Amino acid sequence: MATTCRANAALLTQSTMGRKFVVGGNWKMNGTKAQINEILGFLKAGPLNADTEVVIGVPAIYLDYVKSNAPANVEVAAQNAYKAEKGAFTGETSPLMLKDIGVNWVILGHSERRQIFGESDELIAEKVAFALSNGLKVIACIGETLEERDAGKSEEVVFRQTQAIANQIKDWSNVVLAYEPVWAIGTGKTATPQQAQEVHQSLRQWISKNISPEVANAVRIQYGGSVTGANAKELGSQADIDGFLVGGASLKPEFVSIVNARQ
Ligand SMILES: O=C(CO)COP(=O)(O)O
Repeated sequence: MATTCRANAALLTQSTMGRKFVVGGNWKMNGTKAQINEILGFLKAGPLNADTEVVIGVPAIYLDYVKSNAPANVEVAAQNAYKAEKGAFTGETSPLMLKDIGVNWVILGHSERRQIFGESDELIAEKVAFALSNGLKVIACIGETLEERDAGKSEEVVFRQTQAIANQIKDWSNVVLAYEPVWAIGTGKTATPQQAQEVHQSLRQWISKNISPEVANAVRIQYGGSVTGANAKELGSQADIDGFLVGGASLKPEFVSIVNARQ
């Protein structure tokens, strides 16, 4: 028994070890220059754990400003990008434009894009593929609604959303998955560490079986939904949680302690 436990622990350490912790701050449609300067102030002051990758998701209009003013240890992400280089797509942003101003990351498929703006699994998968093919790194969001969870369909939904992406891409090395149960977003209802770990683990098993064991072992899966300075440490200690995607708390100084949750 003791040997098995030790062996399991060793396996866990081995499997999590290669995956760098990655914490995203999704500002959503928040921020004025004054507020952004405050956020950049606490990010500069940190200190931010050098072993954690930090990416902030900024409203399109402020991307250039934040890119020019963010500290070097903080990466900048757009919150959306379209699946075309350029053209008659009023209001959209192209991955090439993001690259042009030095932005290397994009968040795609957030549940607010899915629910409020009606983005389908297929459109999101196409956007992921197009962003990757233009050299962007992608945080691809997945997650079930409360209705779906209550119907026992959490895994089915998450697998379906991931399958749609798998249908469009081969190389997962520049993809981070963000598991964000919709019922936990902005509600103060965090998934318990066990609930989150359960989905992350079965998603990793699904990836192993349906994509490849190598991708399953390497791909980072963030948890998102009411992550705070108070709950980040316990969530971050779960074997299959490789970081967070943080909404509300990413606008506040407590974001620093979330970044440092794995220290
Ligand atoms: O949607 C989220 C991050 O993308 C989570 O938002 P909250 O952290 O505000 O719940």
